Amino acid sequence: MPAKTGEEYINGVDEAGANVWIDGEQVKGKFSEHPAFMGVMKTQAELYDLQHDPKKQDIMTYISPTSNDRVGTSFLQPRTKEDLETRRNMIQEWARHNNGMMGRSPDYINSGLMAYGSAADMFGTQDPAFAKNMKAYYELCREKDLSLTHTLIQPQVNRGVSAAKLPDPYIAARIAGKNSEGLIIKGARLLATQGGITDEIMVFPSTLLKQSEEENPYAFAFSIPNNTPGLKFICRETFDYGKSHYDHPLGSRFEEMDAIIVFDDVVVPWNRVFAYGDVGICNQAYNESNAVVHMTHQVVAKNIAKTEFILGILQLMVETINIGQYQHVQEKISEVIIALETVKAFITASEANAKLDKWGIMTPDFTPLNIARNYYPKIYPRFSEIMQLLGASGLMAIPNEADFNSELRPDLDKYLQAANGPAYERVRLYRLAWDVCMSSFGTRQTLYERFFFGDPIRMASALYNGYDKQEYVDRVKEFLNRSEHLAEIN
Ligand SMILES: Cc1cc2nc3c(=O)[nH]c(=O)nc-3n(C[C@H](O)[C@H](O)[C@H](O)COP(=O)(O)OP(=O)(O)OC[C@H]3O[C@@H](n4cnc5c(N)ncnc54)[C@H](O)[C@@H]3O)c2cc1C
Repeated sequence: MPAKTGEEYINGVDEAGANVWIDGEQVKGKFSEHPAFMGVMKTQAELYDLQHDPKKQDIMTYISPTSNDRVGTSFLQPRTKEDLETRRNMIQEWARHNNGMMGRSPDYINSGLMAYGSAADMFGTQDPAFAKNMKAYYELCREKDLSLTHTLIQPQVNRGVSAAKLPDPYIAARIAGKNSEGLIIKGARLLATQGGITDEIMVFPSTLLKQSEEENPYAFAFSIPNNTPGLKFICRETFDYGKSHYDHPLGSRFEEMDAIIVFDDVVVPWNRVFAYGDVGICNQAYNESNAVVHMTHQVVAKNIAKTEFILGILQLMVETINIGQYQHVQEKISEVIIALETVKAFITASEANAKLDKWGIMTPDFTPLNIARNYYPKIYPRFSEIMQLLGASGLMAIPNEADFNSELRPDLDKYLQAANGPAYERVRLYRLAWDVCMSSFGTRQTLYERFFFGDPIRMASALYNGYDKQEYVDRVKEFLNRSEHLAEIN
């Protein structure tokens, strides 16, 4: 089956009818018509439709090596640096459509899946069948263009002890047994962005578990359809308030939703199991497969589009109220320009220094990508701060579309006009800025950028511990010794 259309995506999710809860009620009927999901599902459908745009087809799709169908480029296994560039162009095509405001456009998980599929043999050390399962699953997703969410984190009950030491051993999702059909999983995982509005869910290890016998039941990697019996998605309240694009330009389009995942004795069929019961194997999967590298490549490419969008909004705000002549304003916009060019340089460096990995996949240099994933969680909140500092009261003087359609219009036209245009346009821009840096949608974006790729503190520790500093230490020692030598001579 060739790359999906938007309509096929929507029909797939609607017909599957996964067990999704929101505001204390189970979602019944079509998900694509539910107020919490309709906006983002429409946008996701637009992304899939871009795969069929004749002008973009060569970027968005490639010829499948097995079916000869045109399939999505996010599944492309890069063998050359040109393949990496093709992947980046596709990622940015989607990212510019949503301006980087959808962290979970399908290419995010697909990039990890591509890496796991390419490194499928890694899963064969436990059981050769698992390697076959992984390869077959990657090919299934590629050929059917399945959309995926994922869940990696154990519930945040008591971070001071391991899951096995919690008051109930089945708080964190755990192997409860196995039978002829598959593994039985019971307990919960966090957090699945787009949970409930994809076809399937990947349940993979990412955070490292303690290497001990009692942790083994919490170690597994598998993937199942969202409508698997016993699987439940508990959504937070929606940040799409059902308002127009004028009133809520981002929330009405890109509200991806986040869900808690509950497994009530879910049977995971054996052909969907890639690893289980072995902390050692699960702990190494993310790095050994280079899934972390390809996912970071996707993230950084996406974040270029996001930073471009932020810069564009800020500059429009500057022009709208004519504050570009003030030095501190120029300095603040320069901060965003520096961030944009820095992130662009990271991705260029990662591709220029790419090498074939042991799985035969052209893999970007992780060092600049690793720096980028440590940098962006710090700089994105600053963008939001800069927007507030330059927006000031303009971020609250934002009457909505209904106000403009009322008898208030003459007042609004007069008092909210811009230095360079009418009130209606000025307020539209400032509502967009509000949705970036003030609304529930916007503050979730900030939290997302801080945390979605892992705890920034532990990512920084991993960088510190993994970065080779010895050469520089030796150089300083050599310098100090040189100084002593001179002192002796004197
Ligand atoms: C908007 C959003 C969307 C997300 N989407 C997904 C998703 O789709 N799929 C998914 O799997 N996950 C998702 N996540 C989860 C994300 O991976 C985690 O937030 C991240 O890994 C941090 O884990 P945590 O939230 O459990 O925080 P915790 O680990 O509980 O940390 C909370 C605080 O305690 C500190 N802390 C805790 N333990 C330690 C320690 N051992 N050492 C030092 N400090 C510690 C942390 O530094 C932090 O300040 C999402 C998160 C957000 C915010």
